[in-house]
Amino acid sequence: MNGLGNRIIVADMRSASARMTSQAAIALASDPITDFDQIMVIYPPRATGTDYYIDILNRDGSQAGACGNGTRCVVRALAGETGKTNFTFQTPGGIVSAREHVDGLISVDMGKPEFSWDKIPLTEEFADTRNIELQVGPIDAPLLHTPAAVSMGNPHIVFWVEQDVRSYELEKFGPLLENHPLFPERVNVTIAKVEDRHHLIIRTWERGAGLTLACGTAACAAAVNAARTGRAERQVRVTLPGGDLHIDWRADDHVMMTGPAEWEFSGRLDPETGAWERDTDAEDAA
Ligand SMILES: N[C@@H](CCC[C@H](N)C(=O)O)C(=O)O
Repeated sequence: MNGLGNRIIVADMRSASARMTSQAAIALASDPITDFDQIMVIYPPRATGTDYYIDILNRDGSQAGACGNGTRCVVRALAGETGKTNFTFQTPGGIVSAREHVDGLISVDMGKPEFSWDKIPLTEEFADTRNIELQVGPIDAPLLHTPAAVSMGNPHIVFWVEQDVRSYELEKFGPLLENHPLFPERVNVTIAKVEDRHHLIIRTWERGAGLTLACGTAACAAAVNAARTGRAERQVRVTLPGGDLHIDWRADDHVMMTGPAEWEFSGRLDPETGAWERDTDAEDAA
């Protein structure tokens, strides 16, 4: 499936005896047909009041606490199967609820942002995570500097820029920042331009996945940090390379993300080896 152009595998393992392994994920990611940004693995529920347990694996086999675009894809798949429109999932990062609207768009309650340095987490104490000491480029003329940091169930930093976000070589400095010692669990790296108080434009280098067409949690991270630094309102449109998301940081502190999700094709896989066979009636899934 895809959520605004990023590549998502939704793996239905509700009746499987095996579990999706990191090795299987890495094998799938190395096949050009099944190459992906994240795998969302659906398991039977583990907590009362939840529909399913959803595990989230990046293309490098690492686990993520949250994935906004992948969650919309899971909702699209399950809504098509069951006719239900409301879901509550347990994920590695916590409980997530989501709803499919009549127009086909899907809203996900991404929970509350966490701004304290030890929860993001950072390895150094920062009283104020709106401007952490970090920069890219020469000390006296940095290209990027003092990003805001937040956890949206996964760690993010957001650099504010004035120029077109496409003009920055994110593929060069993204991996260096992702693995910087300030981030014990690595980090997702976003550059964000404030177009106006209702519109942000972003590009993201994702932890464990690299450059992406869309990162939902990064859109939330940019939106909450734009609001808490006075750059934008709490309801914004966020333009990513793959399209637009709408983010609403509600008065109850929950961040709502709304956007599309689409089918690509379906097939069968061996979760232990990652061996893959595409359905011949592949378009049936849609
Ligand atoms: N694509 C996602 C975020 C996926 C997880 C991220 N790479 C991480 O490891 O934190 C999204 O849409 O939110």
